[in-house]
Amino acid sequence: MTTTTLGTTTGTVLEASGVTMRFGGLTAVRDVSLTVGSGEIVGLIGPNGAGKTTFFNCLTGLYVPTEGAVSYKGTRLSRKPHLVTQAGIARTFQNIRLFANMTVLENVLVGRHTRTKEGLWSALLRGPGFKKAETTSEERAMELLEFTGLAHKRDHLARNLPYGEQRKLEIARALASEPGLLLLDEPTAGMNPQETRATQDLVFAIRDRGTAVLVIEHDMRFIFNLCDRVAVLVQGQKLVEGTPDIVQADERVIAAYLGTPVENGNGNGNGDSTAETAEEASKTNTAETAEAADEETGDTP
Ligand SMILES: Nc1ncnc2c1ncn2[C@@H]1O[C@H](COP(=O)(O)OP(=O)(O)OP(=O)(O)O)[C@@H](O)[C@H]1O
Repeated sequence: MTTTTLGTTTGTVLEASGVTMRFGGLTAVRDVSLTVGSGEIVGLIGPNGAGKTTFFNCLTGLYVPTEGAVSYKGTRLSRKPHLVTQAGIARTFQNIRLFANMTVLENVLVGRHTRTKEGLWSALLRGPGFKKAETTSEERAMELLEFTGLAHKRDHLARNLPYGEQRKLEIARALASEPGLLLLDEPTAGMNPQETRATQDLVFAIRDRGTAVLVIEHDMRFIFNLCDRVAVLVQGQKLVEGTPDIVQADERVIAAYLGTPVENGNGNGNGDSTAETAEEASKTNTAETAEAADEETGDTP
């Protein structure tokens, strides 16, 4: 494993410095620096195409950044995804990527392969070595299924789970590698308000177990309720970073991302704002977003 020791930063789990990713003439991510501390939940938001997933891919070795460096707990990361997972970073994807014809339990067991002597292929082929390791791993996998509320579905095929449970299973599988940092790419996409609320509780519980979280999400209520810090990417660059209060009140963020489209007023943070001014956007967005969300969840302000 190719690693370079950087200065150890106490409490810092992830440190990305000056990450730039170019695809030919397109700069998808430009000079983005971000840290995630131990025990933190950090949000990454921004309009469609802002570079959020590309940035995740640079952190996890799927892309080799054109410039910049990424370190995990003070050690520069390898550029190979499985070594990044082994180092302690796990992720879920925007589009669910489960082993559809394997059971719920088997999916989680496969997620443990970086923590067992058996390799991925042995896990997939269920050879004798894997069966032995499985005995130990199964206990841990079942504990994760209990934790995510899927224990009763252990023998169901992944493809037969309802959508919200498939998302939970992805998280359980990611946790099986015992990460110190979990990257979640739009974990509530397609969820109803109850499922979104449950996901929020699950992420808090993951943090409480000692895993820091970096999460991409378009659901602003979810992000601002959940995160200790939020970074905003616009056109590949970090526009603002701060507490949810600071980010929500920032006029540049409102104008570039949070502003509510005048014509439908849904304030969904899709970056298609046509609000005339940041001030107008601020008024409409704050009021209407909170109202709409409360209607959905039945909350009282
Ligand atoms: N492999 C690639 N080759 C070329 N261009 C790419 C590649 N991956 C991403 N891009 C481009 O980089 C830009 C950023 O895309 P990215 O998917 O990172 O944005 P995003 O903020 O995650 O968007 P969304 O919220 O819609 O998921 C887009 O213009 C996209 O087309």
